[in-house]
Amino acid sequence: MRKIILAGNWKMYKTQAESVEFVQKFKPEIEDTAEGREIVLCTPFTSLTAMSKILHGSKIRLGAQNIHWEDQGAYTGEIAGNMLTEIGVNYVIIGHSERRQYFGETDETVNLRLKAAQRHGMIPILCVGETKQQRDARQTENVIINQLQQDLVDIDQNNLVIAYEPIWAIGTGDTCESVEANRVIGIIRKQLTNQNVPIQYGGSVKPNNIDEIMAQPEIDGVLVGGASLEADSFARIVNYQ
Ligand SMILES: O=C[C@H](O)COP(=O)(O)O
Repeated sequence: MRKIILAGNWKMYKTQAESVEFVQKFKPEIEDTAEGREIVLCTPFTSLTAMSKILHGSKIRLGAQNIHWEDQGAYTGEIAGNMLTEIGVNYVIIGHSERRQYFGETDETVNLRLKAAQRHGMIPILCVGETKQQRDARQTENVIINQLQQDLVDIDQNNLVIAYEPIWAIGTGDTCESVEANRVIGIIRKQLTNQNVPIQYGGSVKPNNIDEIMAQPEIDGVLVGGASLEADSFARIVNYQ
């Protein structure tokens, strides 16, 4: 049976105080969330320590947004696996399109970061997805298969989450039709040796489209940006019908 994972990616939003304030409001709103739904908050590095403390004993898991592939070294501005695990980080987002687009992330470095996350006992959330131009040129399938083939070399599929995030749907309000997201996620699943890898959809997920998205049989959860920043909005998402 596949796990349902509902993750918020806060990107470069929220100070430590704002992160704690969110949790204080959010916790009571998820008291009655259905069993079997894993809720994850992927916060900025600066919030992780405070979040770990305030989330202790709750059903919310903690995620980071990057990890370096080396365990230590002269890599200014990077973060190592043991720095995250010492705080109690469980998940780490890797290969998000914003990192591929703005920070030179390649499939090779994505693969190295995935290995580092698993080596340190964290569950990586691997993001894949096509641009609008690639979709219009009917290259979606090829682009995704190509990313997976390179990103997943020697990766343990027993400790992995994949997020299908069509780049054109991120932060645009232009959600991928849920049936289409389901189709692409089905294609992703065919590339995997482990059919139980949870595969999320990400891209303009909101309280008003979550029910339809989660009704799709291939979709095992969501990776939410903008709509995870407000406690009420993210609570509505994790409490989908
Ligand atoms: O990681 C999350 C995605 O980039 C989706 O962001 P969004 O929900 O703001 O479109």
